[in-house]
Amino acid sequence: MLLLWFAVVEFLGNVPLLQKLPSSSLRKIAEVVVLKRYGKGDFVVREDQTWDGCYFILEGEAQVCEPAEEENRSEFLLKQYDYFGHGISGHVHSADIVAMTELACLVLPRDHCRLLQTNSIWQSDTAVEKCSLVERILQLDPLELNIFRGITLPDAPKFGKVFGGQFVGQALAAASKTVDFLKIVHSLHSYFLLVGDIDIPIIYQVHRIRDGNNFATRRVDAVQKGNIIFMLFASFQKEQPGFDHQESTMPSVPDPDTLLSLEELRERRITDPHLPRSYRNKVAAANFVPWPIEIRFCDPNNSTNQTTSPPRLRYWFRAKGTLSDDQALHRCVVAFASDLIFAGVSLNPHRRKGLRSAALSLDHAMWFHRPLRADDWLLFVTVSPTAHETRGFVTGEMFNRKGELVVSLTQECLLREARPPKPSVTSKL
Ligand SMILES: CCCCCC/C=C\CCCCCCCC(=O)SCCNC(=O)CCNC(=O)[C@H](O)C(C)(C)COP(=O)(O)OP(=O)(O)OC[C@H]1O[C@@H](n2cnc3c(N)ncnc32)[C@H](O)[C@@H]1OP(=O)(O)O
Repeated sequence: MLLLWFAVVEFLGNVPLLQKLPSSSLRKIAEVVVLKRYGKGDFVVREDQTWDGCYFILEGEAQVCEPAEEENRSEFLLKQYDYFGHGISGHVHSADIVAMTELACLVLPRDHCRLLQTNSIWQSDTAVEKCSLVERILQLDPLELNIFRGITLPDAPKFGKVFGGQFVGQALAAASKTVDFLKIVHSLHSYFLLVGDIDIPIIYQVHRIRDGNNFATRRVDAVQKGNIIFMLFASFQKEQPGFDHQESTMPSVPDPDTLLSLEELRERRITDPHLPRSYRNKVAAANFVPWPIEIRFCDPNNSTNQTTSPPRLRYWFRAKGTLSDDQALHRCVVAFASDLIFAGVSLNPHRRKGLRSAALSLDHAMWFHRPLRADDWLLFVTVSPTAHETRGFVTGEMFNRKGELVVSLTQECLLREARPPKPSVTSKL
């Protein structure tokens, strides 16, 4: 039977052991696995044989029969997507494995079993500590089938609570690891249900809603202390040739290399005599932790968080450092970055001296139209068409340097004027 490479990739994408691997390792595994077939009753491996590789059951069932003299001798069935053999763990088991039906296995030869080892979900060759900060933020520990753990790194952006973009990026990373690498996210919809605690891990539980020929759908629940604090739906699709048009045009803006970085802008603001002293002092006193995303605002802007400005903003952004070459990672990074300066645009016309306010992301949706690189400049053009009562609405378009529309986004956010803190109750005694 000729097994197409695409079918092998799809199959491997459903093997639980492999969901922790970077797509580059899975690509190599798909190239070197060998198909082996067995008739009913055939021995796949005898207890005294050494394993010649790692076996993945493609079709049929096999029985594991532990040696007769072993105490608590057990027999159990292995079925599609189960695996056994060399390279899975440090332990050596001796057991007969017998085909109970016609059986087909994909075998990863022993010489290639090192492909099963990895310390990062995004790449196998580089130690996690050497990766860029945003790639480390989007690093997850696979705990169980469909369950991942993410943490808030000390140097990650956080605003007294888990940053919304961290939820979107990490949840999308978890969903992506449960889909074969030929299917790439094309849309996501998410809700921020409760504020996240930066001091404890976040558990991401992925629900495999549907796997079709071309599309796959996932739901991810982010959990802390037993509560679902964030939910994401994501849809993935295989690349398919089709129609192409673009009505949106990239606005004419200065080249990012001619614009000030956030760090330079901050320095300018601290020393700019045209800005109110109170604002300059506030900027200087604020604890400035550099973000893992570089930002360059396109338009000269002297407005502050104490003055009104139009509900629109245009800026270039890119990940700091070089990212692993995995399109799934690049989309997670863009998802992460997209929540940094988005909701706040709907507050711009309402800012005034003395206003203490906050914009809190309520939901976030994205459509990825074309392949992109998050470590090259992308232009984010944002506008807030409306705000009413306590909710602001923002939309955005992202273009690459060639002017191609790569992502469209929408978000609704909670805009609240901060209430003065309640007076503390003091004892009258
Ligand atoms: C040089 C220039 C550089 C500029 C660079 C830009 C600089 C900074 C950019 C920073 C960008 C940061 C962007 C960050 C975006 C985010 O990450 S937001 C985080 C993600 N979103 C969330 O975490 C939201 C999670 N969801 C919720 O918390 C809840 O769902 C909800 C609060 C939205 C709704 O829950 P509900 O229970 O219905 O809430 P309420 O009862 O309405 O309110 C909750 C508590 O708030 C109190 N409250 C109500 N009104 C006010 C008010 N006006 N002021 C203060 N507090 C208020 C309310 O009493 C409740 O308190 P208690 O729970 O009763 O104590």
